[in-house]
Amino acid sequence: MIVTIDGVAASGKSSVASGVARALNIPYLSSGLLYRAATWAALSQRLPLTDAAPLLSLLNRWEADGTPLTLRPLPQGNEIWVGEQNVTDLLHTTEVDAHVSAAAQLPELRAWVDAQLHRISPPFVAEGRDMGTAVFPQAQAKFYLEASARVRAQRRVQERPQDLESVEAALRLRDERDARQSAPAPDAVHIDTGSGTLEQIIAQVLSHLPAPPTE
Ligand SMILES: Nc1ncnc2c1ncn2[C@@H]1O[C@H](COP(=O)(O)OP(=O)(O)OP(=O)(O)O)[C@@H](O)[C@H]1O
Ligand SMILES: Nc1ccn([C@@H]2O[C@H](COP(=O)(O)O)[C@@H](O)[C@H]2O)c(=O)n1
Repeated sequence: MIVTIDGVAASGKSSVASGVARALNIPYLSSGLLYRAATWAALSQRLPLTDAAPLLSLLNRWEADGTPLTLRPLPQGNEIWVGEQNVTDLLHTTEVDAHVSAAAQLPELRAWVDAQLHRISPPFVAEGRDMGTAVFPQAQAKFYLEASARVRAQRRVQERPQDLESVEAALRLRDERDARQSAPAPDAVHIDTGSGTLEQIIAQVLSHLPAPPTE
């Protein structure tokens, strides 16, 4: 089974995907983490984000050298490793937030991310922007998470102490820049995550899934 959870920035995709995946005892895949990792790689090597060629050549070189950039879909939280180095903690920074949408517009990078995800065998819950549309259109269940920019900013400032107004403005800007790949799948169930606790939203998603077969 493939379940997709797409939605706007900080709408709760990772938290909900992780909770649903744990309830189903299957992994979840964070596609955003792969875009963040590629962006971090470009920034750390001072590569342009307007041209995919140098970035793709870096990613291919790391793979050829035996230090590939890989997504580890662990149930407690996805991790990104470059060879034997865990770089996950470097990916949720204001700098990566500010540049990731530019990198995500590069079609060659989108194809690279999609290829990493397609290497993984179902079952899983996949979260991002285009999981239910471009990447796994065959998914058995699709969800689209929404919440007002204010609610999302209030939640984010509890994770990273920052000014509420500037966090809200940055979220709105990222939504705008990501709009091209973020259209909901026509068959997705829309859920406003501002209207319940995390546990209630996870239960709401689970209630739409087919019951597991009984013996
Ligand atoms: N229904 C909810 N009630 C309360 N807090 C929530 C709810 N859903 C998510 N949160 C909190 O909101 C914050 C953002 O959630 P999360 O990181 O899962 O969103 P995201 O969509 O994956 O973000 P991003 O797009 O930046 O990767 C987290 O602190 C999470 O615990
Ligand atoms: N399917 C996806 C997932 C993500 N992106 C881009 O990555 C950024 C970070 O994603 P988060 O889920 O961690 O917010 C996001 O702002 C998009 O630019 C994407 O394009 N497609």
